[in-house]
This record gives sequence, C-alpha cells and structure tokens, in this order.
Amino acid sequence: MNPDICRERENATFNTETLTNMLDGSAEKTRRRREIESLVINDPDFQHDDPNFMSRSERYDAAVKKSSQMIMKLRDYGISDPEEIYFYKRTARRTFHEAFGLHYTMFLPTLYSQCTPEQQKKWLPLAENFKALGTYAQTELGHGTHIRKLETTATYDPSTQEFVLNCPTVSSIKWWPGGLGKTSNHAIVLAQLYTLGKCHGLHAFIVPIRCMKTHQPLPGVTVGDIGPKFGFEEVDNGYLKLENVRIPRENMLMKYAQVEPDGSYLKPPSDKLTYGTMVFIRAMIVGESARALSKSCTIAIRYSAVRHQSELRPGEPEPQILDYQAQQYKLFPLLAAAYAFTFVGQYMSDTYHRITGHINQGDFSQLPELHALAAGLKAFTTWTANAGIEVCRMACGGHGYLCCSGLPDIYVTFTPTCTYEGENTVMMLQTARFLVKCYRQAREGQQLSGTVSYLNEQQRLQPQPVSSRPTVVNINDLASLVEAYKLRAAKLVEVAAKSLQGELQRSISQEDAWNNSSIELVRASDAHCHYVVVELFAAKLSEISDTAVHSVLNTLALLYALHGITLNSGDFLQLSQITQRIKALLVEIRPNAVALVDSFDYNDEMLNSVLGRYDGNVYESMFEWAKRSPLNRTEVRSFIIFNIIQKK
Ligand SMILES: CCCCC/C=C/C(=O)SCCNC(=O)CCNC(=O)[C@H](O)C(C)(C)COP(=O)(O)OP(=O)(O)OC[C@H]1O[C@@H](n2cnc3c(N)ncnc32)[C@H](O)[C@@H]1OP(=O)(O)O
Ligand SMILES: Cc1cc2nc3c(=O)[nH]c(=O)nc-3n(C[C@H](O)[C@H](O)[C@H](O)COP(=O)(O)OP(=O)(O)OC[C@H]3O[C@@H](n4cnc5c(N)ncnc54)[C@H](O)[C@@H]3O)c2cc1C
Repeated sequence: MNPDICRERENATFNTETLTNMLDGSAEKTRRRREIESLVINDPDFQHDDPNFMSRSERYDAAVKKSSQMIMKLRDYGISDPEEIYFYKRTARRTFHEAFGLHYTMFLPTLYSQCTPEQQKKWLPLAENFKALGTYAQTELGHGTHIRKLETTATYDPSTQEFVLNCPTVSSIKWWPGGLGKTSNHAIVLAQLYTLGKCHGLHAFIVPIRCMKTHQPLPGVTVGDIGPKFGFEEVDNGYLKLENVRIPRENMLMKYAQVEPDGSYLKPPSDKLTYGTMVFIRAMIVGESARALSKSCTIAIRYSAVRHQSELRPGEPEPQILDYQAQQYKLFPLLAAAYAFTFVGQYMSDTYHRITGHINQGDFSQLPELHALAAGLKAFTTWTANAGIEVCRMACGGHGYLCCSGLPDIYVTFTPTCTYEGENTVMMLQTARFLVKCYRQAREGQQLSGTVSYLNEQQRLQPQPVSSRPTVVNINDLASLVEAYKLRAAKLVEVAAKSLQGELQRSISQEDAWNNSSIELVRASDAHCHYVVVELFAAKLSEISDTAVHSVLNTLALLYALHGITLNSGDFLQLSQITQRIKALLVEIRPNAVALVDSFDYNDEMLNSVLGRYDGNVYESMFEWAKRSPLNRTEVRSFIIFNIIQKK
C-alpha cells in the first residue's frame, strides 16, 4: 500500500463506512451490494482480456457472451430484485457495455408501461426469457429531436387486421438504436399511425425484425450496424429500413391509444404518454451523472494523493499534487457536485416512481412537472458531469490520457448522455416552457406547488419585480444560499418571460418570439435546476445524524453552492468574501478528500483505473499494463521500419 494514501485515510475526520452506508441507504444494503459485487469479481467467467487490446468485433462478441452469462448466473443465484440485478450487471459490465442494454433499459420498460394486460401476457414471457430480444427504434436519419416529423408509417389494413410498416425515404431509415444492428430480433418502432385514411401521430409498435429461429432478417427488413463511433465500441447501434412489413393489429402498444379491428381509433387520455419511456430514462440518467462523476473524482483524487510534482518550497521534498490550491479548486467542487448529484439522482428516481404511480391510477396532473424536472435535471447534471470528467482527466496530467487511467473510457461512454434521450439544449427548452407557463399562472394568482412554488412569491411581492429585490447572503449558511439560488431562479424565469413578452409585443409570431428568447429561456432552466440541486443537497443534510459525516457534507454543500455563485456571479450580487471563503473550504476538505472518494466504495475491479487504485501503487501497474499492449508482442513489429534501418 502506498504510504501517502495510507496517511490520507488515517487523517480523515469521519468514518468512511458510515458515509458509504448512508449513500447505500443502510449498513445492510451496503453489505448486500458488496456481496453481489463479489459474486462477479470472484467469478472466473467474468475475467476477460482488456478491451483496449481487442478489435471492435472481438469486443462485440465478448459483450454478447458476457450478457448471456449474466442472464444465466442471475437465474442461478435467484437474484430478481431490480436494484440487485442492477448491482450485479454494473459490476459484470465494468468497461464493457452491455450487448442487451437497450433490451433492459428501453424495450422491457416500454412493454411494462405501454402494453395492455393481454399484450403483457404474450410479450413479457418472451422478453423476460430473452426469446424476444428487443431495442427501441425511434430516431431516424433525418430526425432525432423533432419526433413529430418522423416519417416511418404504420398504415392499418382492416381487410387483414394488420399494420403495414414502411420507411418511405432515405431520411426515414431508423438510425442509432442500440443493439439493433446485429443483436435484436424485435424492435419497438415509433411510427406515424394511419387508419381509415387519417394520420393520428406517433405510436409504438412491436416489430419482429429477425427470425427467432435462424436470426436472419425477415422479409422487407434491411438491418445492420452503423459503424464505429466515438465510444460504445461493443454496441451494435443500428439502421433499419422497413418495406411493406406486416404485423398483426395486436402489435400496436394499446394501453392508452387503440385501433379497433374495423380501423376506428380511440384517443389516449394524454398524447404524451407514448413518450413515457423517454421520461423514465431521463430520470435515471441523473443518477448515472453522479456515478460517472464520482468515479472520475475517485481516480483523480486518489492519484493526486500519490503523485508528487514540482516544488512548493525550495529544497523541500516535492509535495503531493493534491496540496496545490489550484488542484483542489479543480477537483473539490466536482467532488461536491458528485455528492449533490447522488442525492438528486435518488430524489429523481423516487419522484418518477411516485408520479407514475399516480399516472397508473389515472391522475395525470403531475406529468408536466415530472417531464420538466426529468428533462432539465438530465441536461443540467450531464453537462456538469461531462465537463467534470474531462477536468478530472486533465488533472491527472499526461497519465490521464492513457486508456489504463480509465478516464477516456468514462468520458466517451458518458458524453452521449448529453445528446441521447433528448438533446440537452432541447431538454432545457422543454423545462423553460413549463417554467414560463408556471410564471404566468402565478401572476394570474394561481397557487403553485412543488419545485416551482418559489414563483408564488412574485405575486406576493408585486408590484416590486423580483429582479429589483436585493440579495443578502450569509455565505456560511446553507439556508441563506438556498434562498439566493431561489431568487436567482425567480429572477431569470422573469427575465425569460419578459423577453418573450417583449418579442410578442413587436407582434412577431409565438414561435419566432420563442426562438428569439431561447438564450434567456435556457438560462432560466439552468438556474431553476441549479436551485433544485442546492435545495436537495441542503435537505439531505437535515436527515444525517452522524455529526462527523454531517460536518464534512455540510462543507461540501457550502462549496458546491458558493462555487456555483462564482461561476454565475453576474446573476448574483457580487460578494467579495466568496473567493476567500472558497479557499478556506478547500483547506477544510483537503484532509478528507481521499476518504470522501473512498466512501463512494468503488472497488478496483469496477474502477478499472491504474491511477485510481485503492493501494495507490500506480507506476508499477502502469508498467505492467503497457507490457500487455499487442504492439509489444514482438520486439520488431514492422518490417518496413526494419528495411529502412537496414538500408541506412
Ligand atoms: C442507457 C440508456 C441508453 C439510451 C440510449 C438512447 C436512446 C434514445 O436516445 S431513444 C430516442 C430519444 N429521443 C428523444 O429523446 C427525442 C427528443 N424529443 C422529444 O422528446 C420531443 O419531440 C420534444 C420534447 C423535443 C418536443 O415534442 P413535441 O411533440 O414537438 O412537443 P412540444 O414541444 O410541442 O410540446 C407539446 C407538449 O407536450 C409536452 N411534452 C413533451 N414531451 C413530453 C413528455 N415526454 N412527457 C410529458 N409531456 C411532454 C410539452 O411540455 C408540451 O406541453 P404543453 O406546454 O403543456 O403544451
Ligand atoms: C450513443 C447514442 C445512442 C443512441 N441510441 C438511440 C436509441 O437506442 N434509440 C433511438 O431511437 N435513438 C438513439 N439515439 C439517437 C438520439 O436520441 C438522438 O441523437 C438525439 O435525440 C438527438 O437528436 P439529433 O441527433 O437529431 O440531434 P439534432 O436535433 O439534429 O441536434 C443538433 C443540434 O440542433 C439543436 N436543435 C435541434 N432542435 C432544436 C430546437 N428546437 N431548439 C434549439 N436547438 C435545437 C440541438 O441543440 C443541437 O445543437 C442515440 C444516439 C447516440 C449518440
């Protein structure tokens, strides 16, 4: 064990196990999670070659093998609780992506949420037993965001009681779905529904695309892999062209909207229910932001504790790079954000399940807030985590650029979360749409509840606009900082609403007014989400009874809130003491930095980083890893070089 990292752990002011238990939910939950992780880590079937030294095809084959083994073993162990399955699978995956990822994350959830009971009876046994392997095919070459313009059609033929599916143009070819290229034999296809000559908009259909016996593409189906990407090498994101593919009427997902045998159409209670799977994944991505950032911080902070470089004072030994204030300023606000997003991820998951419970009972009243919250927090947390991972990589200097640091893989895997499941700017604009609506309702005297209840205050404080209210912040008091964030959000929502109003008064159209105000609208959403994150971090503190853990998390929460103010200082009244206070917080966090990342409890197998190893023995492992590079298998690799040298 590296002596520097041992000393860091001895000097921590709190018990890492207590904090880990809190993050897991309880000591028993930590025990069980670790037990499940060790099932994978000690299983010889899950020891594999380093994917960095494999070709794309080898990686795909290995991912398929791994996914199939996971299915068998989960059955053998009798693990059926969704949270426990998630622990098992994320440990087994490590640096591999799951070949059947979309089957679990989108195909099955869509069947659970959008099938009628009869449809569930037919499809769930097939899907849960992996006879029907599925994906979610929505995006087309021509459209990802503006799904109302998707061109794939499903036309009902009453004479045979079938839908006929077609991708009539090049731009309508389905493009991107994970697992579509080679793995899936079914796809949930989002298509424009036509019946009795009328288009009823987008609906979801279960489309068999490959033979369940031979795995050959079915007649009318052209399907394949879209080629190498920035990351996700082992995933076969695919294309799909459908030409007169016929499916039975019962293959339309009919929990909400229905087509009768004679072709008559029954409307759903809300036309946004077809988009339910996207809301679910957006809500879950918030927790993934926390995981990607906490992993990156674990690597960068552990490595910064064992890396020595430069001189602080002439003649003295080189310090740990974690002692440089600049290094702390890069990493500790990200560490604070990783904790904040962990709590926000838990909240988002709970909120999703609570509100969908109401939706299942026929109460759709909270759907707009759920959509706005999931869209905004997905965008806010992924943007921060995405930028943060890259900061962590650069904070490791040259070694951060090596694949064995683990950071390049975390980055390329995480960065598409800013794009998929709703491009981030577009998602922020969706949240803004909700906020402006709420602002107008509050001005009309309606009482708002939930995360937007702060907009009620503008009514109470009329005629003084929120923008002219002074911001007096006690920088040592989290409650006061929450108020400052609340006021900033209220102010920026007001600015956006007034910009829209101003544009409309110039008598341009609603749509142009919206486009001309989109900078203000995105800023309003960003401020709203930032407020929600600070508020939830503060709320979490009130649940913590252990004083040492409370104290260290309070320091992180203050740093998160104050650092956010310095990044957006124009929106807050300038407070000259904030930078000084931030510097003091960095000093306070410094003795606990390693213990705080230890509390995330990533074991070495899952972290898969030579720089972030628990024992801190980074240089020995880097050398061992380099020796395994395929280029090192022979002493002379290229005979071209050999010939050049010989000629000399
Ligand atoms: C590990 C996981 C791997 C994941 C792999 C990736 C998978 C994928 O990427 S799957 C494809 C994901 N695609 C998207 O996310 C597409 C993004 N686009 C959209 O979601 C929508 O088209 C839109 C939200 C950008 C706009 O929809 P549109 O129909 O044009 O709606 P309007 O802007 O006119 O709004 C109408 C109305 O509906 C509300 N609304 C929109 N979406 C939802 C929703 N999901 N749930 C509930 N409500 C929604 C919107 O707020 C408007 O409300 P009102 O203001 O009351 O009219
Ligand atoms: C790794 C990966 C996996 C994926 N997996 C799947 C999958 O399994 N299934 C599936 O169906 N799809 C999948 N997708 C597709 C993904 O959902 C889309 O790429 C995503 O929704 C964005 O759409 P787009 O590519 O059309 O971007 P575009 O909408 O073309 O975005 C391009 C730019 O235009 C801007 N823009 C667009 N509209 C507006 C607007 N209204 N206002 C302001 N700015 C705007 C955006 O902000 C962005 O800057 C995947 C994508 C990736 C990268």
